[in-house]
Amino acid sequence: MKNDIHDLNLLLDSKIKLIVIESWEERRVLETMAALAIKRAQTWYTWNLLDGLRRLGFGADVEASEDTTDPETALKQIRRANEQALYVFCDLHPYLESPRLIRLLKTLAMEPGASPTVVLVSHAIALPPELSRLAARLNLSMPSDEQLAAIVREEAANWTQENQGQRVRTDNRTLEQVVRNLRGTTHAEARRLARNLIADDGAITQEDLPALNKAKFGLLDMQGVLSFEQDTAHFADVGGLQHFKGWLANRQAAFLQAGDVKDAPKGVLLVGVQGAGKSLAAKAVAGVWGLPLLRLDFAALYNKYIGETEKNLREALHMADCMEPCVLWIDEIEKGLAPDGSDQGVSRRLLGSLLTWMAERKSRVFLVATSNDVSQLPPELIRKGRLDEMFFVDLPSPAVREDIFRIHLVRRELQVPLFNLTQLAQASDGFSGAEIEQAVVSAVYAAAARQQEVGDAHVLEALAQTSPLSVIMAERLQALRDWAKTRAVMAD
Ligand SMILES: Nc1ncnc2c1ncn2[C@@H]1O[C@H](COP(=O)(O)OP(=O)(O)OP(=O)(O)O)[C@@H](O)[C@H]1O
Repeated sequence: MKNDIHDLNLLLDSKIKLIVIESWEERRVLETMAALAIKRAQTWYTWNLLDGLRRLGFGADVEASEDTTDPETALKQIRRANEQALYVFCDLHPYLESPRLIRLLKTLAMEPGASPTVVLVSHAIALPPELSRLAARLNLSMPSDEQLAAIVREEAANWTQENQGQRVRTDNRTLEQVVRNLRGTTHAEARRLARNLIADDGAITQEDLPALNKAKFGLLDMQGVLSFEQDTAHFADVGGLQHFKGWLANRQAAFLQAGDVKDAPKGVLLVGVQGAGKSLAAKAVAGVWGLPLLRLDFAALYNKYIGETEKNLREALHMADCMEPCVLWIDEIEKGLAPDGSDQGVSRRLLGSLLTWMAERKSRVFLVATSNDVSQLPPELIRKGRLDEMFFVDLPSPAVREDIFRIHLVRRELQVPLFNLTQLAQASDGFSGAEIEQAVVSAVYAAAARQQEVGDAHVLEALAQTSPLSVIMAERLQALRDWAKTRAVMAD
């Protein structure tokens, strides 16, 4: 808060007459304003839709008799009074398209010398261009690690007081993780999250961390652009990809341990045919490293508020930063970044934002990008050094196909020893993992319809009825393999 007051003070000294503060924490902004007004011995007013203008400092009052709940009336009155005071408007954002209000704000903002200062406060404020040139934007500072730790300690002390002196059970390592996971939340949010962590069992343990991450993600509210993936997988769910698994295992410690963020593993690109298990592998990274998995949806990025695509991407990446350490998964990355003619400019700028974020990384976010179509991948993204490695996920070998059959039979509670996996693997040459899974599912249905136990025959029948994508898209698969030969390493 001290820094915020300092920055605001500087802004006021520089004679800026229109200040914009985007924040979800209205109360904190008002507290900051109160402290600022005291520091400057200045009168200050608040305005909101229900109360209109209210004086909250020293000095002269405006004509209290008038109803100022209408924003135009309020601004006109401020203009008339022409008092050198601070006016903090809390609910003005829905009105910022009114030409009359814009004119009034503009007039106030251009007033020279000792005149009113208007501060707009809301969670989101879109100023029309003619006003944004006259305004200064200020972001309130987020709590530091020390402040977050203090908040957790205070909440623990409160719990102890409410529970006859019983102490909160925890350990230093978990506390450090909690503080790290609280980064990016506001003071009030951090306090609420900390209280909830302790409330159920008087303890802060490793088991609390997933719930904390989820609750924090809910607070950050990305409205569909970024989603929190609940079901992360484990390597036990993924057949094959031995090389990729080994690569990850070797880097787990380097990613999670303290040290310079710049040296931590950055991310990988997984390229392969549809259904080869790329998505599954992305989920497994998070599952195995025990980190939250965030999924960035480029389609939603484009759809939400036309014209704000880049801002949405920057916000989503910032949010991923706030969720560190985490895995950020961008599925079918080529779809979001490939110029398709109509919006070349946007996709170029998106790529620029993504590359900048990757180059200037400030947080432990491991990027897993997946792609089916390498011809659409922008060359800048796959240039050496951007990502740690590119893996090609080919169709599974016979041994891996056996593994995949095993995984999916077990998942459906079928008795693996009753199946001849070698024969099934032979019969599924050219099948992807997804197609193998589909054959197992079809076999289960076919057997149920005939009131039989599921056996090899049902699976073989399902396989015989399927034309695998590798046959239908043989040329594309070959092109993908040729591409991967020189640029990527084999995931298996
Ligand atoms: N290697 C594998 N081991 C186990 N199951 C697999 C494997 N590959 C695919 N599957 C099964 O197929 C499903 C679909 O695969 P997944 O979505 O991971 O493929 P993908 O390569 O991401 O495909 P797409 O490009 O179509 O998104 C998985 O949920 C999983 O059940």
